[in-house]
Amino acid sequence: MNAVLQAQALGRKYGRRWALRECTIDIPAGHVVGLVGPNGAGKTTLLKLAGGQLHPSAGGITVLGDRPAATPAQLARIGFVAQDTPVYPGLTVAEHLRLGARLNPRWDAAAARERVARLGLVPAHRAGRLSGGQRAQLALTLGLAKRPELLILDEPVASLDPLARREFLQGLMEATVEHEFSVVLSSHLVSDLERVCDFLIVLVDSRVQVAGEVDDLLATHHRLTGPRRDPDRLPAGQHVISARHTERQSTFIIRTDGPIHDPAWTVSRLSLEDLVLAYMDKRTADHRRVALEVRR
Ligand SMILES: Nc1ncnc2c1ncn2[C@@H]1O[C@H](COP(=O)(O)OP(=O)(O)OP(=O)(O)O)[C@@H](O)[C@H]1O
Repeated sequence: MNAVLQAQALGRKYGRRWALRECTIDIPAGHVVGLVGPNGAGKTTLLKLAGGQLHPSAGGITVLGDRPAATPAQLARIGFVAQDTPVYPGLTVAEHLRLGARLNPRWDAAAARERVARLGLVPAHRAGRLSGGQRAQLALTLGLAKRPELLILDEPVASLDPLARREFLQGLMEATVEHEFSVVLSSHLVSDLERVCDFLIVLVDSRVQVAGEVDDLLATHHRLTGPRRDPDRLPAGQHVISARHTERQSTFIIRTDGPIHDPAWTVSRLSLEDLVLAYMDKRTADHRRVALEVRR
């Protein structure tokens, strides 16, 4: 299957500070990709590089087989809904739909009208008078009606209430099944992503910590609980992502492709949230280790 997004040692600096570095990923078509990480991790930077709003400071990126925003034809294949729900405050809902129709060759006018009606948005209302959540829904409607091959959504559900959030994600899932497009969406909330994503990228401190299909990630990551043990004594193929110890007990989250034979361990499956938190924890632990080494 073709890649929707490929990045090779991709990096972006603001001034002297790297917002994203050494990012190498390969996302096959047909996935709903969740990009998760804490504030300032570099999620928006990666999405803007994919959308062509930013240029790389290092490495390269292709989207749908071409440089982002290389041609008008390529722009038409990508929908991008930015974090600050870009709508025109002075234009009405209906005017937004007319503008969408004029600017996008594959515009699905019927779907846009139907979605606006279902959401209870009044066509004659100006976008500036809508609530934050309604503006987000309007921006999302424009993104969906463009009928892109790849829809990029930066924090799409952040301003929605829990019910609207669930409905939006449900609607997004249905649209991907019906129209077979790929989605990359960012969020802080793993619980949202857990519902809809089948591919996950964890970004912390401007670096990709892990990326892959959710099923593969969940099949290769395990929690081991047992008598206290030094992580260096685990077999070579078991990579420790995070470790917690009490006086007598150790709990490790490990990544391994092989079976776990050691009878000392109780092995349990992880939820996606456990997995994400383990990688965030790993990063914090790495920082602590570096700080200690520097101080020595
Ligand atoms: N225009 C800019 N000028 C300077 N620094 C920037 C700019 N945009 C982002 N940064 C910095 O780059 C880093 C990554 O920011 P980015 O917005 O990509 O993170 P994020 O993961 O999307 O965060 P959030 O979840 O808070 O939206 C941060 O340290 C941020 O301060």
